[in-house]
Amino acid sequence: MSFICKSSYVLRRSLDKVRTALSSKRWKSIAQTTLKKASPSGRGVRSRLRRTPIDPKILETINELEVCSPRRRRTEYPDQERFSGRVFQVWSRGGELYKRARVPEEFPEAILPEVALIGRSNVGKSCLVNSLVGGTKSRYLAETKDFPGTTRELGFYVLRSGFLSVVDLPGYGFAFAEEQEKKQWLETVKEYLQQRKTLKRLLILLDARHGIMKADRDMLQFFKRCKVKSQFVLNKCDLVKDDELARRIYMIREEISSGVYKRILKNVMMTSSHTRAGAFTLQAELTGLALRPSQRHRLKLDLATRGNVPDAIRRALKS
Ligand SMILES: Nc1nc2c(ncn2[C@@H]2O[C@H](COP(=O)(O)OP(=O)(O)OP(=O)(O)O)[C@@H](O)[C@H]2O)c(=O)[nH]1
Ligand SMILES: [Mg+2]
Repeated sequence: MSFICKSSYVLRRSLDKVRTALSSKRWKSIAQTTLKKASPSGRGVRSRLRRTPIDPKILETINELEVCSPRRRRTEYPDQERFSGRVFQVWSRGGELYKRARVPEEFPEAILPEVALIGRSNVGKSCLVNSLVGGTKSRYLAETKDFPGTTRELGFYVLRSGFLSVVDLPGYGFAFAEEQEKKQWLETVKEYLQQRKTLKRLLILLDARHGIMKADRDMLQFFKRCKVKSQFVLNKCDLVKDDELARRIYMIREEISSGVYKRILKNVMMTSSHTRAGAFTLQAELTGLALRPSQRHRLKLDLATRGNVPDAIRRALKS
């Protein structure tokens, strides 16, 4: 069974690479036909996507953000002037990992507001954490690999500004790991989502090439039971064309509007962790969840007499 899963994964990856490499029209149509045959849900979704209209406003945003461009961005904050100083105050100094947790007993005390990233294994959660928390120097804090099942523990990161915390979660769906271990990390993730009082937003990462897949739909049923507000983030946008991305976003928005999901925001974010495009816009979106300076000051005073506070959080609040 595991051999079959592994081979089908390798086959899908190879086909993805072939599709990217082949750009001539003739080869492209051959590759797409092969892909359609290989993908289990391929045909219906692809033809639906082709029939989906392109919203010019969505297309304009995509082009403004340059998320579909495969070129790496030179500047970290290209659209700096468009955003308030508050985004810089919260994010620009980056953050650090202060705790890993394999089981709920290891969760750190809930102190700062948290934003968690979830999604299928290999969708790029840890890469996006690095884009968000790496600061202007783009430090690589979370381990990333082209291997589903890299992150097996919850990683808690605190921003050096002391306003917000970011949590990298292990993925769901297919991963190279023992069934028992996968089951255990999924249980820990579910426990975290249900009990964490300081969790303010759940970012559900989707691969821009595939959109919402079966594994995501299964998890979305579970998210309905959680109280937290969620938001879709289409990652790996550098691997798709702008018109395909515009259609994909339109489709997802339609699905959200149909009311099948609960507490999911209609605003679908777009990123490419490779080029860092869209990361700043996402930071700006999340800044509203961070502590206000007065709340931060009060928290700093409260924590002065409390034990059990991780050093990194104490340091961040002192700064
Ligand atoms: N082209 C492209 N590749 C990406 C992007 N984001 C991540 N990747 C690649 O996708 C692979 C998986 O990235 P990770 O960040 O480790 O994925 P993950 O979701 O954390 O995976 P798990 O920890 O296994 O759940 C790596 O090889 C990354 O280089 C992106 O925006 N564009
Ligand atoms: Mg990871």
